[in-house]
Amino acid sequence: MSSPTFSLGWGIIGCGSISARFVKDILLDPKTRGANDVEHRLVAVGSRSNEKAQDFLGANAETVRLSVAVYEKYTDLYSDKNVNAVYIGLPHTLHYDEALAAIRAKKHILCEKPATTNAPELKALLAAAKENGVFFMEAMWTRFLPITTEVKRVIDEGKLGKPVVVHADLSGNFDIENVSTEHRIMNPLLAGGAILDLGPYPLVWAIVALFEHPSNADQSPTVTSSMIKTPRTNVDSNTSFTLNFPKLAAQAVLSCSINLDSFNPGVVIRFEKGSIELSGPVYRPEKVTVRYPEGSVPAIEEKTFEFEGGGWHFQADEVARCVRDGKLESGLWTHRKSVLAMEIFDEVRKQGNYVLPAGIEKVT
Ligand SMILES: NC(=O)C1=CN([C@@H]2O[C@H](COP(=O)(O)OP(=O)(O)OC[C@H]3O[C@@H](n4cnc5c(N)ncnc54)[C@H](OP(=O)(O)O)[C@@H]3O)[C@@H](O)[C@H]2O)C=CC1
Ligand SMILES: O=C1OC[C@@H](O)[C@H](O)[C@H]1O
Repeated sequence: MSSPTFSLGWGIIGCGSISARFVKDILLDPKTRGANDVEHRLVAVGSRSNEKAQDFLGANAETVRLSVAVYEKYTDLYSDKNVNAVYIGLPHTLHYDEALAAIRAKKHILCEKPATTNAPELKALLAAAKENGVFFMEAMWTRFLPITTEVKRVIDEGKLGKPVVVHADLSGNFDIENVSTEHRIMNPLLAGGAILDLGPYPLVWAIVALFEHPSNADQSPTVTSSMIKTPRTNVDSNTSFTLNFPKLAAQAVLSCSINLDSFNPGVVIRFEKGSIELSGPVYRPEKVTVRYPEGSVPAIEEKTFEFEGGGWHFQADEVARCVRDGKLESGLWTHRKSVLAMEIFDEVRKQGNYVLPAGIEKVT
C-alpha cells in the first residue's frame, strides 16, 4: 500500500515579485514533476496592504478558486493555526525580524536568500528555531533543481578527477542610473547591491562543487574580494570574490553585477580531466555540458532539463518532506551552508568597506 500524501499549509509573507512566482509554483500539481508524496496548500497571505493582497490573489487563476486568509499584519498570519510553514518573501533586511516572529509562533520557515543581512543574525535565528523545535531553511532553490542533482552525480562519479577551479557569475541589468534609489536593489536601508542579492547564486556552485566535495572535509574557504560601488547610493554595483579551499587545492572565482546582463555559460567547473559548463541563468541553468577526458566515449555529453513551472517548487517539496519527517533542517541545503554563505558575504562586505546604515543589522 502506498503512503498517504503529506500536505503542507503555507502562509506567504509579502506580496511582491518572488512570492508571486513561488505561489504559482507550489500550486502546480506536484505529480507533474514526479512528486507523489507531498502537496502544498496556500492557506494565507500577509501584506501591508489588503488591496495589494487581493490583487496578488486575483492575478493567479489558481488562487482565485481557493479560500485564502488575508492578513494586513504579518504577525496575525503567524497566529493562524492552519499555517504550518511560513515563506518569507521580503527584502533582505526584514528576513531576521519576520522569521524570528514566525519561529516564536512555532511555524516552520522557508526564508528567501540571503537568509539574513549578516551571519550573527542567522546564527541567532537558527538558535531560536532549534529552541522552538521548528524547521528552518534558506530558500536556495538552485540546490534542489534536477540539473544540480545531475552535476553532483557527474562530480561524484569521478571520471573528471578532482575539481580545480569554479568560474561563476550572475549579473542582472537593473538600470542603476535611472531606477529609483528606493528600489530594494539600490537602497542601503534594504541592504541593496549585488553581493547580497546576486552573490548567493555564483556561490551556490562553489559550494556544490568545492565545499561539498568529500576531500574538502567541511572546511570553510578563505575569502578575497573587491567591490565597485554606485555613487548614487553607495551600494555595490560590481563585486568579485575568490574562495580558496586549501584541503582541495581548489579555487572559486565568483562575481556579480547589477549593471550588466548575464553571460553564457555563467558557470564553468574545471577539473583535472575535463569540465562542466552550465548555460542559462546560473540560478536555474537549463543545459549542462560535460567534457570528458580525451579518448572518452562520448567525449562530450549535453543534457537539457525541462519541467513545468519556474523551479521554485522543488525547494518547497524539500520543506514538506523535512516537516513530514520531523527534521529541523534540510540535508541538502543545511544550516551550515547558509551560515557559511553569510560569513562569506560579511567578509566580502568588510573587505569592500560596505557598511550598512546603523540599526539595519539587528544582531552584530
Ligand atoms: N529565489 C529567487 O529566485 C528570488 C529571490 N528574491 C529574494 O526575495 C526577497 C524579495 O525580493 P522581491 O520579491 O524581488 O522584492 P519585492 O520588492 O518585489 O517584494 C518584497 C515585498 O516585501 C514587502 N515589504 C515589506 N516591507 C517592505 C519595505 N520596507 N520595502 C519593500 N518591500 C517591503 C512588500 O510586500 P507587501 O507590501 O505585500 O507587504 C513587497 O512587495 C529578497 O530577499 C530577494 O533576495 C528575489 C527575487 C528572486
Ligand atoms: O534571487 C534572485 O534571482 C534573480 C534576480 O533577478 C533577483 O534580483 C534575485 O533576487
